[in-house]
Amino acid sequence: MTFAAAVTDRTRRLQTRLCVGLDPRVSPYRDAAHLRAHTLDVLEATAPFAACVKPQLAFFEALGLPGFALLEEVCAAARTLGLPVILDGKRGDIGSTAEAYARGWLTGPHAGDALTVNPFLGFGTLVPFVEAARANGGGLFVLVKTSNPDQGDLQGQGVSERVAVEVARLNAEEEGEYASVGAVVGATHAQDLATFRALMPRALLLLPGLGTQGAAAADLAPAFQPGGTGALASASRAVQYADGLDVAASRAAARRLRDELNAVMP
Ligand SMILES: O=c1ccn([C@@H]2O[C@H](COP(=O)(O)O)[C@@H](O)[C@H]2O)c(=O)[nH]1
Repeated sequence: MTFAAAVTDRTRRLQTRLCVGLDPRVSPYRDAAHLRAHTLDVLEATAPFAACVKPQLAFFEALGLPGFALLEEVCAAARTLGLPVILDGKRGDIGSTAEAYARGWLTGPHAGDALTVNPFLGFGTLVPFVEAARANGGGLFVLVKTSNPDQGDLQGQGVSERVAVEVARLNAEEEGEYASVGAVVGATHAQDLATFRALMPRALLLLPGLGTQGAAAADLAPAFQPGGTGALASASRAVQYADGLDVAASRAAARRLRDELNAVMP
């Protein structure tokens, strides 16, 4: 089953559109073993309420080799729990380097089921990622409109809309309910969600910014298709560190966010 089909199937079966972000910071932990155990505990405790999990590569890379080992463990544990994995790496480069990124993150030893990619170098540089995703049943999330307040410096002036049109063009080359190329649209842009939903009807939308960045589940309904599929609302700190390192609080936060999203589904 492709990533898009698997995550949509899980959404329907478990009635959840929540993506749990894993961004393990160094500071709250006694040592690397503590960080590892807490990260895996949060994953397991929140899995019943999650449609997918999104490790942020920056936090794993920052740990060096133990970080890569932990990432492999996270991916393996997620697979055991039936959770599709989105690696948030925002990769993008000239074609030959993009090929290496695509090989590494979509097919290599640390591969996820999907990867976030950056289109800043031009649409042609997305091709190696698209080919790797299609060949392996993987998924991509192209940065269309990011959640941060200063995204408009470069993403304004219709740029996000142009990227969205390219995502839709790529999706038209594929069959299936949702295609392999999705889009990142910040949950913080509630007023724009309907526009991007309409521009990319067959793209899965990844909506980061739920919780700590100020986005509320109640405002996200326009990102979803009728029936409540087609988007994944993502929260990292608000789940992982809902109350310090209390794993029960992480579980409760994931359950609450799942329920808040379900309450507003079209
Ligand atoms: O537009 C974007 C794209 C990605 N992110 C990433 O999501 C999480 C958000 O963390 P929170 O703790 O839920 O704020 C983080 O890994 C970002 O790199 C994003 O925030 N916005």
